[in-house]
Amino acid sequence: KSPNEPPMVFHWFPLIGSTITYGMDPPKFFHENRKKHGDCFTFILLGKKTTVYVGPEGNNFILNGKMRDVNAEEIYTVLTTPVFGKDVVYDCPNAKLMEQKKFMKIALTTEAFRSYVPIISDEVTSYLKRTPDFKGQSGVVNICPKMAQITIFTASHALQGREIRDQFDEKLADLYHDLDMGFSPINFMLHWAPLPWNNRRDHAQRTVAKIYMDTMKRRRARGDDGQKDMMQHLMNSTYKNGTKVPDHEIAHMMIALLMAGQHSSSSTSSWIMCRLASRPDVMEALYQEQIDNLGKDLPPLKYEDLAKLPLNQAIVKETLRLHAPIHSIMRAVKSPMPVPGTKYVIPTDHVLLAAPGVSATDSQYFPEPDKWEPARWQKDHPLAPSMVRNEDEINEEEEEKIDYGYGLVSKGSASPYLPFGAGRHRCIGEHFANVQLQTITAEIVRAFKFRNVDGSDKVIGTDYASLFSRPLEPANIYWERRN
Ligand code: HEM
Ligand SMILES: N#Cc1ccc(COc2ccc(/C=C/c3ccc(C(F)(F)[C@](O)(Cn4cnnn4)c4ccc(F)cc4F)nc3)cc2)cc1
Repeated sequence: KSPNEPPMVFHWFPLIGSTITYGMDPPKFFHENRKKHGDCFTFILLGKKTTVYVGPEGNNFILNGKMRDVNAEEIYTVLTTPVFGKDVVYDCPNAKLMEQKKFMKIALTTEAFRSYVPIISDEVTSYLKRTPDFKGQSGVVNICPKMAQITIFTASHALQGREIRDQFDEKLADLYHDLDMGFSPINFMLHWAPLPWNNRRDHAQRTVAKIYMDTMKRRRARGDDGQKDMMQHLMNSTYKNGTKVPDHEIAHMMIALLMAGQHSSSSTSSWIMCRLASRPDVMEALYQEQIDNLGKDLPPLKYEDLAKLPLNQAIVKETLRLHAPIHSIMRAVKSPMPVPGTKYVIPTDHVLLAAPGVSATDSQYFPEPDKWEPARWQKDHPLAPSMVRNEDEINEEEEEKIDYGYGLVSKGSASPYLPFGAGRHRCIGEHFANVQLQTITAEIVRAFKFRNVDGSDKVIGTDYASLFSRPLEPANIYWERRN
């Protein structure tokens, strides 16, 4: 133990350490140990000394860490590269990832979102028509698999284009499932193991990548670049060193985007539905908001309509405050890191763990933090976030911005609310996710009234065992068709 390491969480066994207590309920683990040791403490995760540093200062220390001090790819590559494929995201130098994020972001334009809203609306309404679980006037449904279906169709159609979506249809489900099996925290440790699911994952990765590469060959042969979809943009992208993006890298980035879009949105949309069932009053207020702002005949949703529905937007914001899909952000320590204002120096054999969800549920910033109250994001609401420095800071409008090579991003250095991360590795899918989730929510509100099966305002527990925290299953909801 180096002289000035942060306090160590007590544990009985060397290798297991606190893995189980943390893994079962990370927010509880963070909260309890923050009370005991303060914002910065170390625990053993699968034999690795893992230093947690929470609160706005901790978020800033880790997410805005310098490249010589912190490193993401060393930790994540074992998990992501077998699923996405080689030479992309965490299987390449960070400078290359920054260029790849620039390419991906170019395709995620407002113009593209304008076309996505009707696509997402149609996918939702046609799914609700054809799925047997929503037949009749009312019933009970386990909502998570339904939201996974809705998000895979909307994410693949919008992010990948109709041509890819249609090719995948039947095969997508199985291939996607096999890819998905590889995307689990167990693979942080056992990625190398020739386990049956890892072989299926590798076969699925190769098959899906081939479908993308064959599609690119066909498009070049036809000389058609009419699609203007993500793949087209990537095919027309060139690295700063002058080389065009190779086809296998394009295919692998497409898989990465599909996985990102799918897991984050599937988990978040499931939480939105569970929360709406616990608050039928909010679901009615959403319906009324659409009538008040879009007209009582509720015309087909368009992109511009989303900005006219502030409560609908606040649903996503408040759900991500309590249910961020990524509860732990990890970095390897590359040089000893002194913690400002303390005598601690974090050594290079530690892993850093940022947990922005801790400050997002801290009563110092959010009154009654565990209450899901979307209206708190509206001005002057009694539960509105208390001033950190100023209101806009929480909404990142006024925040200090910096460009790492893929456009200006807020440093978020003092914000207690960072569901999309901050700094160099900050999310580029925030805008797409908001369009997708707000459109799905608005369509569901038009179709149904929800409530809990037992009529209570309870909300189901969280499953932290997968990579993206999501509702424990089955999450049954009573639904009733609106006429
Ligand atoms: C509710 C939806 C989403 C949430 C909450 C979310 C959250 C995050 C977070 C916390 C990070 C930072 C990870 C880290 O610092 O280690 C991140 C990075 C990223 N996300 Fe998302 N994300 C969402 C949707 C998406 C979507 C839809 C896409 C793609 C279309 C996407 C693509 C990415 C990419 C490319 C990165 C960059 C990773 C890096 O630079 O290391 N995300 N996201
Ligand atoms: N016993 C036990 C036991 C012990 C421990 C545990 C649980 O411990 C942990 C610890 C850490 C974590 C981290 C989550 C994590 C990190 C990175 C990624 C990602 F890289 F994949 C992503 O950011 C995802 N992403 C971004 N935006 N949308 N999606 C991404 C980036 C770019 C990209 F292009 C595609 C991407 F999709 N995904 C998830 C999860 C669980 C359970 C049980």
